[in-house]
Amino acid sequence: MVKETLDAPYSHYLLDAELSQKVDHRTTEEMDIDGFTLMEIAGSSAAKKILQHNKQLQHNVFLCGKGNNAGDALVVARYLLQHDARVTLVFISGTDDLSKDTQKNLKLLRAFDKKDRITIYEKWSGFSAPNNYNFIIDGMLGTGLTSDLRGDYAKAVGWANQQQHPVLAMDIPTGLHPDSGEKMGKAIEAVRTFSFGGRKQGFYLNDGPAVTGTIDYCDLPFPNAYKEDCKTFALDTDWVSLPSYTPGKHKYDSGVLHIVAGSEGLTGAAIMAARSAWAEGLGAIIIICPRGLLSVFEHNLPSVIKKPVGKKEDYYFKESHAEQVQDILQEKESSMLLGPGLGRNTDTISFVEQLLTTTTTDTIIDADGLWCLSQLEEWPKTDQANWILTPHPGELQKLIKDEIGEGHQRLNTVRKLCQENNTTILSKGMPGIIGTPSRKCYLTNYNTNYFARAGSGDVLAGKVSAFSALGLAADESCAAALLNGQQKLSSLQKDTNKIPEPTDFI
Ligand SMILES: NC(=O)C1=CN([C@@H]2O[C@H](COP(=O)(O)OP(=O)(O)OC[C@H]3O[C@@H](n4cnc5c(N)ncnc54)[C@H](OP(=O)(O)O)[C@@H]3O)[C@@H](O)[C@H]2O)[C@@H](O)CC1
Ligand SMILES: Nc1ncnc2c1ncn2[C@@H]1O[C@H](COP(=O)(O)OP(=O)(O)O)[C@@H](O)[C@H]1O
Ligand SMILES: [K+]
Repeated sequence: MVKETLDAPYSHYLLDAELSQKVDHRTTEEMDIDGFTLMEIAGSSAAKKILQHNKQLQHNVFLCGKGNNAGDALVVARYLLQHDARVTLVFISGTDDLSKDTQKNLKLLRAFDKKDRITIYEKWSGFSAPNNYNFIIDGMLGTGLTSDLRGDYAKAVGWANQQQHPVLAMDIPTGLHPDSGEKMGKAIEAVRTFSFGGRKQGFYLNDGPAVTGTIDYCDLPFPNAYKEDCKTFALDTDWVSLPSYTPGKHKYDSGVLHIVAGSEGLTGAAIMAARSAWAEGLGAIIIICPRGLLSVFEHNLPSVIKKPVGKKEDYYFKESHAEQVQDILQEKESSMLLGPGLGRNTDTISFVEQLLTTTTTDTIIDADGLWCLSQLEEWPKTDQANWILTPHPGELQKLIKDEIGEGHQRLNTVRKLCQENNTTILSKGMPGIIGTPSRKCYLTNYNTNYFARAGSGDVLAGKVSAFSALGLAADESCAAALLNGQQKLSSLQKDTNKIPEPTDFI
C-alpha cells in the first residue's frame, strides 16, 4: 500500500453540485435545521464580511434569480439596509416564482424599510442602474445551474461584466459550472466570491480561477461527516506544512537521492534537478550517468557524488546498464529520480523497462523517463513499487495514449490513472493536480502559469525527489514541492518586479 499522509481540513474540501445539495439536504432532513436558517447564516456572514471591508456603503445593486441563491443576496440586502445603505433589486425572472425561503426573505426585507430605500425591478427589461452605487451583488444562480444561461440571465451577466463596479458573487459566480469550472455560455466575473458551506470544485478548474476572484469561505452548520465522500481538496500553505531543515549526523542518514539521468546534449535538466534537490538540505545526492558524460557532471556539480556506468564511449543508457544501476541503488536506502535528459534511444527504453521491473526504490519519474514509459505496452510496475509520475499535459496524453482535455477532464483522467495503477501523479498545468491511489486529488489555488518556462519542471522534479528522500510520503512530497515554488514566487513578487526565472525557484 502506498502511504498517503495529506489530510485537508474541511474548509479545503471541494464540493461538486451533487455533494453540496446532498449535504444541504441531509442537514435540513436529519438535523432538523430549515433552509431559511441556513440562508440567514450564509447571507449574514457574507454581509458581515462586506461591511468589515467597506464602511461607507451607500447603494448596491442586487441581481437576483428565483432560487435560493437569490435568497442569500436578499439577506445581504437586509443587513446593508440596516447600515443605512440603499438597495436596488433586479429579479431577472420576476418574483412570482421565487423559492419558498427567497419569497420569505423578500417579504421580510420590504418590512424592514421605512424610508423607501428599496427599489425593485420585477424583470430585467426596464432596469436602469442608479447613478452612484458601490457593488453589484450577484444572486442570480448558484449550485442550481443546470444548462447554458437562458433568457435574460445571459444579458444580465453581460451587463454586469461591462460595468466599472466590482461584482461580489453569492456562493458561485453565476454561469460558472460548480463541478467543471466551465462557463455555461457566459459567467459573472467576480472580484470576490462568498462560498457557503464548502468551496466549489469549479473555482479551481478551467475558467474558474479567472472569474471567481478572492474566495471568502463562509462556514455553515453542516456536520463534517456529511462531507466524507469528498475526494477533491484545495492545496494551501494554510494547512500543508513545508519541511524545515534539520541537519543529520551523517551524510547517509539525512536523505539520499539517486538521480538516474543524462544523455549526450541533455545534461542540463539533471543539473537543474540536482541543484534544486540539494537546496533542500539532503545528506547526499548521487548522480548515476552513462560513463561518457561523467566529466560534464564533474564540472557542473561539485557537491554531488557521481557513479558512472558502462564504458567511456557510452553517452546514453542501455539495457545492459540496468543491473549495474540496480546494484548502486541497493547500496543505500534512497529515493530515485529517473528521467531528466535520458533521451529517447530504443535501448534507453529497454533500460528504463528493465530498471523499473527490478527496483523497489521509491521512484520519481519525469521527462524522458515518462516518454520511455509511454512507449511500453504495459507499465513494468510491481504492486509494492511506490512511483510518483510528474507529467506535463503532453506527457500525460502520451501516457494514456488518448486526448486528455483541460482542467476538469484532466482531473478525471488523473484520478482514474492513479487508482488503476496504484500510483501518485503530479499532473503539471493550470491547476497543478496531485492524484493518489485512493482517488483523492489535490488542486493548486494559485497561478501556475508563472512556472511555464523551460527548466521549472526540472526544479519541481528535484523538489519532489528531495522531499521523498527526506522521508515524506508521495502525496506530501508533491504538495510540499508545489507550495515551495509558490512561496518563492510570492516573496519574489512582493520584493521585486523581476520576471520569475526557473532558477529563482531552486
Ligand atoms: N446548498 C446549501 O447548503 C445552501 C444553499 N444556499 C444557496 O442556495 C443555492 C442553491 O439554490 P437552488 O438550489 O435554489 O438553486 P439556484 O442556484 O438558486 O437556482 C435555481 C434556479 O435557477 C434556474 N436555472 C437553472 N439553470 C438556469 C439557467 N441556465 N438559466 C436560467 N435559469 C436557470 C432554475 O430554474 P428552472 O430550471 O427550475 O426553471 C431554478 O429556478 C446555493 O448556491 C446557495 O447560494 C444557501 O442559501 C444556504 C445553504
Ligand atoms: N511550484 C510549482 N507550482 C505549480 N506548478 C509548477 C511549479 N513548478 C513547476 N510547475 C509546473 O511545471 C510546468 C513546467 O514543467 P515542464 O513543462 O515539464 O518544464 P521543463 O521540463 O521545461 O522544466 C509549469 O508549466 C507548471 O505547470
Ligand atoms: K451567484
